[in-house]
Amino acid sequence: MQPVISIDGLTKTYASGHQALKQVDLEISKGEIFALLGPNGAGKTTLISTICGIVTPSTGTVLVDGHNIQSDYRKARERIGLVPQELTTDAFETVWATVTFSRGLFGRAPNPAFIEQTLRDLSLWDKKDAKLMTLSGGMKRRVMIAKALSHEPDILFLDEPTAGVDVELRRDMWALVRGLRERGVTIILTTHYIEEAEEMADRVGVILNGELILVEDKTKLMKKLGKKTLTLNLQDPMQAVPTELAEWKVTLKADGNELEYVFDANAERTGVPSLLRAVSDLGIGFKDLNTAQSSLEDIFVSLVHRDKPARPSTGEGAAS
Ligand SMILES: Nc1ncnc2c1ncn2[C@@H]1O[C@H](COP(=O)(O)OP(=O)(O)OP(=O)(O)O)[C@@H](O)[C@H]1O
Repeated sequence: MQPVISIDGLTKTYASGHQALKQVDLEISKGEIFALLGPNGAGKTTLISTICGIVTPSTGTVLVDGHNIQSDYRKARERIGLVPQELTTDAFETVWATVTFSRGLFGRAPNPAFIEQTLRDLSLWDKKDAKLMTLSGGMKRRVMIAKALSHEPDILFLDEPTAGVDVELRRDMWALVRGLRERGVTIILTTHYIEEAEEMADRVGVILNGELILVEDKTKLMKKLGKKTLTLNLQDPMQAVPTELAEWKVTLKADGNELEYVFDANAERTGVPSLLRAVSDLGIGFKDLNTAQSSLEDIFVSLVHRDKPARPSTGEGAAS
């Protein structure tokens, strides 16, 4: 499939001398949800600002639907809607006026029916005449999205869409993003909430110190790097791991009530059947057992600290 965004050899060194992007190559297909993950200061905002033509690259090119963001800025930029990290809204304007104005900035003919639909989709319709300063932070964030969508872009950038928003709004945001994707909009979001990438993305890119260290299909990534954890809920608590189980490197958890074994789910021999046999031979009774896949967060932690092994997940959900 023809990529909707092609990034080739992109670097950015700020005037301060700080190299924020190092030789980034990336292609994004039409209709995908791409999550750019990375810790604070990794270069996420610099990358999307460069793709959107707000930051000038030091080297490299960005094509948006075939248009060069530098030399063919207008054509490239009109395909893009950008929801920046900072809430920048005009306090005294009404929701309706600010969103309509944004559409006009892109030279598009007025289309009140489209603006109405956008506001309705974002549950903003009953606030259309409200002044922005009277809205809650979550509502303002929705207005930012409405503004970004007002000129009917087919690529939407969301820079930390759910930073500081409550759980309910976060879920709403996810539903909204999925709805947009169903309408064929390509979505690129930056986040350091692993949960967000795990929940929504088709592909994940991990950026660290300005370097795109990994781009992978989300499910493949989880399969490739994912460890699984087997937990046995013991009938009787144990003081110490029996020496007979040493070769599996099991650990005791929950005050000796659980025996935990971390294994590579993709290995030819996981060690699970032999461990269970050994447990049974030792007469260790267990009430229940369960396995859990490591979360994207565990994978991320193991990538960022490559020398350290992935921390097994308990399946209780990733941190946010
Ligand atoms: N205008 C600028 N001048 C100089 N350095 C900058 C500028 N903008 C960003 N940087 C630096 O470039 C690096 C990458 O910043 P960037 O904002 O792209 O990171 P980020 O991954 O988006 O971080 P966060 O998650 O905190 O938003 C940081 O070290 C930052 O201090």
